[in-house]
Order: sequence, then C-alpha cells, then structure tokens
Amino acid sequence: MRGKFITLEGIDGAGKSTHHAWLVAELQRRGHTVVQTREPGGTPLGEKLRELLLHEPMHLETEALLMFAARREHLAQVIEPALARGDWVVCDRFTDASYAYQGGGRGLPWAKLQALEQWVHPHVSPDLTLLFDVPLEVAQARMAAAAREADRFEQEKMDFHARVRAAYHARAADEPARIRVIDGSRTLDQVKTQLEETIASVCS
Ligand SMILES: Nc1ncnc2c1ncn2[C@@H]1O[C@H](COP(=O)(O)OP(=O)(O)OP(=O)(O)O)[C@@H](O)[C@H]1O
Ligand SMILES: Cc1cn([C@H]2C[C@H](O)[C@@H](COP(=O)(O)O)O2)c(=O)[nH]c1=O
Repeated sequence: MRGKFITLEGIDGAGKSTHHAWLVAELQRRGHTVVQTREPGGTPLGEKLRELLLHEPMHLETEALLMFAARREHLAQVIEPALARGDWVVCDRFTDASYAYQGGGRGLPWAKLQALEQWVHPHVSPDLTLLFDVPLEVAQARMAAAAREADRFEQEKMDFHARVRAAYHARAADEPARIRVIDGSRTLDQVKTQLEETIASVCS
C-alpha cells in the first residue's frame, strides 16, 4: 500500500521544525516507517542548491527554478521511491512554500509556478499539509531570539513576510481538505494537541 505524503508549512518562525520530530515519532508509534526530509534540500545535490538559495543573491525567476530543480531531484531520489515502498514521508516545506515565498513574497505570477508544478510533479501532491500559522510579530520575536544568522529570506522586511503569510492563507482557502491550519502561537502542548487531533483524523 502506498505511503502518505505529509508536508509542514508556515512562515519562518512559525514552529514547523520544533514539531517535526514529534510528528515523525508519533507516526512511527502508530506503526509507520517514516522518511523525514526537507526542502529545499533532501538530497546531496538539493542541499548544495539550498546553500545557494539561502545565501546567494539571485533573480526571482532563478530562485523559483532552483527551488523546483532541487524538488525534481528530491522527488526522484527520495520522495517517490519512499511512497512507492509504502513508507510515509514527512517533509519540512514543499511546493506550497514556492507559492508563498516566490509567488506571494517575491511577486512571481502564480501561473508560472503552476507551469513549474505541472512539469515537475503533475501526479504527486501531499496527502496532508500542516500549515503552522502565527502572527508576524510572534514569528519575528521568535526569530530574533534564535541565536543564528538570518538567511536571505529571514532578512526580508515585515511586508515580505506578511505577503508570504497571506499567500499561505490563500492556498489553505483553495484546498481546505489538504491544508489544515495549526495555530502555532499557542503553547507547545496546545500545538501538540492540535497535531494529535489532525493526525488521528488522517491515520484513522
Ligand atoms: N508554540 C511555541 N511556543 C513558544 N516557542 C515556540 C513555539 N514553537 C516554536 N517555538 C520556538 O520558536 C523558534 C522557531 O521555531 P522553529 O525553528 O520550529 O520555527 P520554523 O517555523 O521551523 O522556522 P524556520 O522555517 O525558519 O526554520 C524556536 O526557538 C522554537 O523553540
Ligand atoms: C521549499 C521552499 C522554501 N523556501 C524558503 C522558505 C525558507 O525561508 C527557506 C528554507 O529554510 P527553512 O529553514 O526551511 O525555513 O527557503 C522558498 O522560498 N521556496 C520554497 O519552495
């Protein structure tokens, strides 16, 4: 039986990475073999592209093309083989992030992103996307507290992140069955409770 494909999404600082490990452990507890991965990245080539994408200035179309190039490699080498052998895949970010960041944040027309999506993965879509949503000021405060250098995207101003968040909301409104909004501003335990309820509905 084919595995399920779960993606985590949200603006920088929404809390995705914090809950990723718990989610993987919960699915393993339920008896699933889980592949934990991320984008951009997930393969040796993808991780090299990640370094360029997070730190090298580039044209917005170059950025979008490189995100999908890394995704093509990731799908071929990791995601599709895992799903085919019945493993579940939990991926920190996927194509919704391209619509949110390159579309909403940078202003690339969604039609161009739809063309890339139709080329790179016309027949693969997440079974479930957990959209961690927090107010901008909460995310900004959390990123300010993080003791690490901000990457190209984290260095963007609040209006950029506001457009990213709005684009995520638009995606969730378009696909409410697939994209479940998680209130990431609540306590860790309250977020975990939301995740337990959502996972239970998918795993049942
Ligand atoms: N519910 C929460 N309550 C309080 N702090 C939180 C909560 N969730 C995450 N944090 C803290 O916020 C910071 C950012 O969390 P995390 O790295 O998971 O965000 P992220 O969405 O993965 O961001 P990025 O996409 O930039 O990696 C971390 O220091 C984390 O400990
Ligand atoms: C997949 C994907 C990612 N991004 C951006 C979003 C983040 O700022 C970084 C990834 O770093 P993180 O540690 O996972 O937050 O890349 C993007 O702009 N477009 C995409 O398709």
